[in-house]
Amino acid sequence: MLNVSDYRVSYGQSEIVHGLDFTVQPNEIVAVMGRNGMGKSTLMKALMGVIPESGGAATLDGKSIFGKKSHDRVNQGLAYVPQGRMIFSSMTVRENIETGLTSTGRRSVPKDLYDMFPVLLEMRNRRGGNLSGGQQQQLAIARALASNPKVLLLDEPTEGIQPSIIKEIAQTLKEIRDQRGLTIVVTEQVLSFALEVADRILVVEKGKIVHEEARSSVDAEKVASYLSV
Ligand SMILES: Nc1ncnc2c1ncn2[C@@H]1O[C@H](COP(=O)(O)OP(=O)(O)OP(=O)(O)O)[C@@H](O)[C@H]1O
Repeated sequence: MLNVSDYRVSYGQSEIVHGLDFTVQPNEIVAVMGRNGMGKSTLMKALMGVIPESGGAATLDGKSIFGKKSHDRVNQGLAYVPQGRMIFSSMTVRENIETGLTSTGRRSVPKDLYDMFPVLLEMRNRRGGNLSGGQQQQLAIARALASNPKVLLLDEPTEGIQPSIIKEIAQTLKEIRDQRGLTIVVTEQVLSFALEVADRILVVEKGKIVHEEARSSVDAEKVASYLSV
């Protein structure tokens, strides 16, 4: 579904992602884990075309996305929930979701999105900035889903979210995967969340994959040892 090989990303002279290789299967949820500054956000931004890639290859459904602009990647089926969610705080919930519709030609929010997130229907006329962190995360996911993606990229969705809501986010992502046949790549530092949501865990350290394990056979202590400072 999503394949990257010898994938490299640099800021100027400084290479941050050093030749990653991985494949994400259709309907799979993969968690990319790693401590602060290990290159997770850089990987996600590059996959989405927000920052340029410097080498290697990336394909979605067998077609190259490498070097393409973000909107072309959206048209090919990628969607992105950035770190910090980046909700437009002065726009209403409905307007925020509508910004995700551009690639589809639709103008109004599809009912199934509100069915999936009833709280957003209830709050559709409130400003995005007035929502709680958990509600904003739902809004950011709904906005990303508005483009009908095949692959959803989420960058640290639990950041700044209350522990009691973290489990709900995991549940929501699994439901979305099951209902929409989505493929999900999520970067994360919270191991309990990754264990809850992911089928497979990759650990990134200094821009390289240093560990990879299926959820079913995961050695949680080993993964935790990579995440401890
Ligand atoms: N715009 C930038 N210009 C130069 N270096 C950057 C830039 N953004 C990030 N970096 C550097 O790239 C490295 C990886 O950062 P990145 O944000 O991808 O890490 P991360 O694993 O996502 O961490 P976090 O969990 O803090 O988001 C860090 O050393 C960081 O300082």
